[in-house]
Amino acid sequence: SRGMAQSGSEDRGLVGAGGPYTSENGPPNSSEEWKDRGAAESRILALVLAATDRTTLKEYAIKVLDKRHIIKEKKVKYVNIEKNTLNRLGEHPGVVRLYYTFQDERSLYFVLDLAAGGELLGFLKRMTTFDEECTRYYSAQILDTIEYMHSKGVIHRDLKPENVLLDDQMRVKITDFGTAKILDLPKKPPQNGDGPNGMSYPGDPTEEDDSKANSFVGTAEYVSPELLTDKAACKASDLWAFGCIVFQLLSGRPPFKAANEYQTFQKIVGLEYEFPKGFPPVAKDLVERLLVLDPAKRLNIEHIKNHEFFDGIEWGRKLWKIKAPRLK
Ligand SMILES: O=C(O)[C@@H]1CCC(=O)N(CCc2ccc(Cl)cc2)[C@H]1c1ccccc1Cl
Repeated sequence: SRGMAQSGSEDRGLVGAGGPYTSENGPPNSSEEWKDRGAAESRILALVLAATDRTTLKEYAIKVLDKRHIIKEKKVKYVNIEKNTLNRLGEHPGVVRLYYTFQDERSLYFVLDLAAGGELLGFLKRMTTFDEECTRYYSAQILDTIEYMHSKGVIHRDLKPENVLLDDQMRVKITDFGTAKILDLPKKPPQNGDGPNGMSYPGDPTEEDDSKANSFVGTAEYVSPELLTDKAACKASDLWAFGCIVFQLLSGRPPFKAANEYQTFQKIVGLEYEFPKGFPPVAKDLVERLLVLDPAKRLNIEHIKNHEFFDGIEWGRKLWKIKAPRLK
């Protein structure tokens, strides 16, 4: 049965107004270039329908993409990346699940989890800021999900409060994987009996360093410095964005925000940000260890989970069973 159509909801994971960028159209390197760039940015609009399974009464979201539009905007590869990434991520409570895909002559259809709570950003705007307990709960679920994605060789590359949805029990559901990077899993070394099948294997000098992803840049406020300086994202790039999200939940604004994206990029590579008065000191310590220019010096997930800010959080399945704190 067809639910109410939420028309016009763009498929944010593909392109926003000023980004993300691809290798063809990376971030401009002058404020001049910004002016005539705006209109050029494309948007892939998706219609998202709510649907109900007549037999199980389970509700789904159906994302409908117009094929002509995808082709016109040269976004066919993003559609395939989103499908392949969602299929690879399979089932985790923090990832929007892809149940089925189908198509007709005009459209592609993705049957997904319905995140009835909408975007985390919406709640943050209504609340202005979250208190520490709420920030701890939502950022812990986001971190647990990042850990899962990375364990599957997936870098999201565009994490931001708009891409963190919430289900009907206010649990995190991360979405928009059209711009994710799938790191090729290390191939097994040639077993005896394997012919010279050209397989490469970990440590194989010929294997290109696929832990670095290139050609795509996320949304300005959450882009990591390594993406801006050497055009390569790595797993730690998602943890930079995570640091920006924690900062934003507690302060109501992202750490790096300027009049235009070019100036935002300058603040990022210059690490120019300030904590507002009253920012909780323990959270400040965590953010300071995440917003580190050198990705190799950024806290890794294990260290973040052990940070004092997450004292009291039980990681693993239990994290998804606790009741969401009332937003206050
Ligand atoms: O990968 C798949 O699951 C199938 C394979 C067969 C197929 O034809 N498609 C659609 C491919 C496609 C992608 C973009 C456009 Cl604009 C048109 C067709 C793929 C597809 C079907 C439904 C929904 C998404 C996709 Cl990528």
